[in-house]
Amino acid sequence: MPSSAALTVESLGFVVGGAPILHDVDLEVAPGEMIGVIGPNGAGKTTLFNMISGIHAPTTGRVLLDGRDITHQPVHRRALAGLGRTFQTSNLFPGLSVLENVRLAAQRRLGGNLSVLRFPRRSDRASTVAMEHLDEVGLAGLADVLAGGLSHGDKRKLEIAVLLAMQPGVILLDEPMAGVARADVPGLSEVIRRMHRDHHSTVLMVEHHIDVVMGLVERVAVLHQGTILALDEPDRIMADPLVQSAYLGAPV
Ligand SMILES: Nc1ncnc2c1ncn2[C@@H]1O[C@H](COP(=O)(O)OP(=O)(O)OP(=O)(O)O)[C@@H](O)[C@H]1O
Repeated sequence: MPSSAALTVESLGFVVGGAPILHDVDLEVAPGEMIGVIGPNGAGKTTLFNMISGIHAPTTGRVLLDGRDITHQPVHRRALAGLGRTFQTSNLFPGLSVLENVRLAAQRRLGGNLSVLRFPRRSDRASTVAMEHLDEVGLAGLADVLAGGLSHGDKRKLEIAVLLAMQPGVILLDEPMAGVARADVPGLSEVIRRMHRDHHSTVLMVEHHIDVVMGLVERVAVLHQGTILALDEPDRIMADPLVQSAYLGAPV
C-alpha cells in the first residue's frame, strides 16, 4: 500500500571512504506532524538533513515527498516540490530589510517580479502577505530594519517568516536554537509552536536543546551512530533505557 506520509525516508545509507555515516535509516513524517531528531555529536543528524534536502546524494535508499521519489532531484527542484529548509547558519539577505527578505519569498510564490530595485509599494500583494507573516513571528515592528542587524533569535524568526511565505509542504528546521541567546529560546520556541499549530506544518527538526524538542514535537527520533535507535513520543523516549544509555549517558 502506498504511504500517506508527507515525508518518507526509506533504508537510507551514506558511505564515505568506506565508512558508513548513515545506515538503514527509516522514517515517516505524517502530514501535519512535527518530529524532533536528537542524537550525540557526530550521530549523523546534519548528514540526514543534507540527504533529505538534496545537498548530498545517499549511497542507498530513497527520499519521498508526498509519495513522490525525490532522491535524485537537485536542491532547487525539491524546494519547488514543497520542501523548505532552514540552516544552522543563516541564509537571509543581510543587506535587505526584514520586510524585503519575506517579500522576495512571497513574490516567488505569488509569481510576481523578483526585483527589489523597483521600489514596490508597501500595499502590493507580496508586501501585504509578507507583513502578515512578520506579524505572525512577532517581527512586524522591525520590518524596515536590515536583516543583518537582527539578533540571532530574531534572524531565526525571520527565517520562519520566509518559510511561511514560501508555504512549503514539509519544513526541515536545522538546529533553530543554535546561537540564540538563552533568554530568546522560549520566544522562538513559541513561534515554532504557532507555525506548526496554525499552518498544520509538517516539520522535521534537528535540535540539541532536548527540553525544547520534548516540549514541541509529537515524536522524537534518536539518531545514534548513523541509524535511528528509537522513535517514539517524548515521554517514552525519555523513559527508554536504551536511549538513556546510548544518548544521555546514564547507566541502563
Ligand atoms: N561528506 C563527508 N565526508 C566525510 N565525513 C563526513 C561527511 N559528512 C559527514 N561526515 C562525518 O559523519 C559524521 C556525522 O556527521 P554529522 O555532521 O551528520 O553529525 P551530527 O549528528 O549532525 O553532529 P553535530 O551534532 O555535531 O552537528 C561525523 O563523524 C562527520 O565527520
